[in-house]
Amino acid sequence: MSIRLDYTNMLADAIGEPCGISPNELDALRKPAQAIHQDLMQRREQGLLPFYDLPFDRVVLESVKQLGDQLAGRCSHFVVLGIGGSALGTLALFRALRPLYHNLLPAVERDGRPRLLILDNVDPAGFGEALDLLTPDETIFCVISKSGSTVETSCQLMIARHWLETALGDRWRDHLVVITDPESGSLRELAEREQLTSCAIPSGVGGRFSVLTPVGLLPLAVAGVDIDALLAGAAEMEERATRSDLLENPAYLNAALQVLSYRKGQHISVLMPYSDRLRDIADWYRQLWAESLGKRTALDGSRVHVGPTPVKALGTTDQHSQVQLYMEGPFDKVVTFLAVEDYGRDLVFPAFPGAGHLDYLSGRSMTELIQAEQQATAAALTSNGRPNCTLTLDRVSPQNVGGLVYLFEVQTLFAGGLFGVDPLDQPGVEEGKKYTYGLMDRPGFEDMKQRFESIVGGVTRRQL
Ligand SMILES: O=P(O)(O)OC[C@H]1O[C@H](O)[C@H](O)[C@@H](O)[C@@H]1O
Repeated sequence: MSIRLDYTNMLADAIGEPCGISPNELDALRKPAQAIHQDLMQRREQGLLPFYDLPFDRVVLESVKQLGDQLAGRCSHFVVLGIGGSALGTLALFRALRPLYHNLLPAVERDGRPRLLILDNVDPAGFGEALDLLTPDETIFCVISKSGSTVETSCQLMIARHWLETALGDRWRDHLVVITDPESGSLRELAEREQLTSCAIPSGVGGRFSVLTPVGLLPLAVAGVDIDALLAGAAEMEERATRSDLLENPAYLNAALQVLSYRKGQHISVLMPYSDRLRDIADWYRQLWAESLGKRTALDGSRVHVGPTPVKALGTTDQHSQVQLYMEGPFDKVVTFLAVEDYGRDLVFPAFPGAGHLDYLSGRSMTELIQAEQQATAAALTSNGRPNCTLTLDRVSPQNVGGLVYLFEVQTLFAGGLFGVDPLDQPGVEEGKKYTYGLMDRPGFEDMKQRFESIVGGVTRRQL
């Protein structure tokens, strides 16, 4: 595994005042960092943070691999039904670790693996059109929900089960796999009652920290991702991400830089991979960062309303869309680049006779160009006083991606400590869910319907 963090351009040396971080500011965080570290390690020892130990669970790994191979042999399409933490990690890692056009390749070039679809919305057009393309006999649905009660996933399940049963009768059960809490929740009850194939999400691992459980591992194994190597990379990162000294630990250091930057007014945190494969890592990271750190109330009970706003960008694409704003707009952003040394292949620019203005490119390669653009953008941001740092992967390999995921998860926990908030809850998403229940006439939520009506009806609607 090779992941390194270059944070030169976060420091006052490189970008000056007012955004640059001074060595003293970083040094001042070392002591609080020790306390947060000890707290995390203590909670890990007590079994309260089981995600730390996921990369070492050989039993789960072996059983998932076995089940993955078996399921892969029984379908041409493996379809994940889930949302948020039950979908985004799988999407990100599938894109990173299989050929970008896996689903368009003929079976032999997919190593005989099924196509993988991840349906994470209840847009009737999107869901309906996907079903139109599928054949019940050749499809296996994998329903993933930690709570077992998420309304979007439940509704997808209702439709999928009916669709299967209509075509296959009692055999619908062979085409449905469940991943949920080991004991509680209605999805677990359903799996037991109908004797469906199922996997467990270890209790204590929250959805957005669950990609290295069967939530991500099973679909990825079915699609042919080397999950051994993925977990090996995460295990390797565990050593670096549990070092006690802030300056020795890339997860703690990156969190500290982000938090110091936030305190200086950079409330927007952009993650900008220069890699199509890593594009959706930024989507997964958005949930991790947003739900974990965006909080009204601190651990001491005070109202804080904190949280960096994570933004996803893609290099070079967004240089031609967003970078104008990052360069000259408000001083409210910190950019983290994800750079890649070896893209696994390269394309050399051939000569173009008669086009003299392109001569300087002839003989150079696409890797050189994308890397030059990343470095040029970082340098330009730096010269404009904009904080930025770069995480460089030598390759987009399962080891590196496993390491990156682990790094970001620990970084998020540690940032929660620095912000003084609980990074493991998400109370703010509940209110909207309750209004939805009210509007959908779920028993017990009648008052929410009334409250919704008083909010909506309490003011004159203005529409054009
Ligand atoms: O896995 P599930 O229980 O279905 O949850 C799916 C998602 O739903 C919620 O709204 C939470 O805010 C997310 O953190 C979670 O990942």
